[in-house]
Amino acid sequence: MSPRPHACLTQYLVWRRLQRGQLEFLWSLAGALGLVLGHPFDTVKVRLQTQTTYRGIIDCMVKTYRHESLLGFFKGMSFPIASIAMVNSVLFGVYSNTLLALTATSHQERRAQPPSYIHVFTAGCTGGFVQVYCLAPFDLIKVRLQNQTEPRARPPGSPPPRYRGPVHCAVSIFQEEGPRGLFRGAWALTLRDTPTLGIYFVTYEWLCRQSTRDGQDPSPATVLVAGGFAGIASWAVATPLDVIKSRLQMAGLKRRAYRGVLDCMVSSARQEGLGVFFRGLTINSARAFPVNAVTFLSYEYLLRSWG
Ligand SMILES: C[N+](C)(C)CCCC[C@H](N)C(=O)O
Repeated sequence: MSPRPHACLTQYLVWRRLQRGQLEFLWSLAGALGLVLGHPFDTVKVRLQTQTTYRGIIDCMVKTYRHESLLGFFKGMSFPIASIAMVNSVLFGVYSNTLLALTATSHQERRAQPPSYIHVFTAGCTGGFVQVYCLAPFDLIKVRLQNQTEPRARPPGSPPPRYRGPVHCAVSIFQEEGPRGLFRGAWALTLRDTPTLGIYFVTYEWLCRQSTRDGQDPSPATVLVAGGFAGIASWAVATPLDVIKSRLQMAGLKRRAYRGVLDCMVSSARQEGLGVFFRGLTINSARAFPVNAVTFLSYEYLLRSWG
């Protein structure tokens, strides 16, 4: 006996959902993998920006490897991995919904009626502004752990690192500085991310439109390349405030605290010259391309599969 038609339909729908679920799962896995592979670059960047003991990228890599082995490059990685899905869904969700409010078109309709770059920029800035408040505590803990240069296997008698892990770090900051302590550097992060996420989405849209025929979806290769360059372009503009943000996040640990964003800018530039604002740019660009290529590919695929 053949199954009733509606049973077939149900089975088919369940099957389709499963397939979609697998796709979504695969893409989040790809995003997480990108983040894992990019993390060593991020650690070198953070160290170059906040510590003055390194002569450059190679010197930092060699010293990190010698003192801490390969594991040293992966310090502080667990919270970013655990939070990336949430942070990105806030960013892309607010972006997409702001565009919807501004242009009254859904993601699908936007191919036929592309939004203006002003609208894309405004939606990007809005997404950037909102995601900062999810990102700030996770980013602070990441930076604090990345800067712990103590090796895993310590020689007996040497002092233990200040934080034993991400949870211990979060709890210690909370106890020592209160809930506001977890948002140290958040203002610099807001200044860094609000305009640069506008630039991020504008670059992505512009590059996609350059190589896609009107009304069509961009090809996966286009999405990857446009996403990668959007990452590099936005990080290039974000680097000066990224340096300041990381320094302010670390300042809570040192005797010498800055009075604010401006004070940190002025004293960093006075002591180390204007070059300080571009610390970590090269290594960060190498990380930004693959990480953001995968991010945009998953964004496009998830939106298409959700319809
Ligand atoms: C706007 N700004 C340049 C700061 C970040 C843009 C890319 C964000 C991405 N999650 C990444 O980690 O690369």
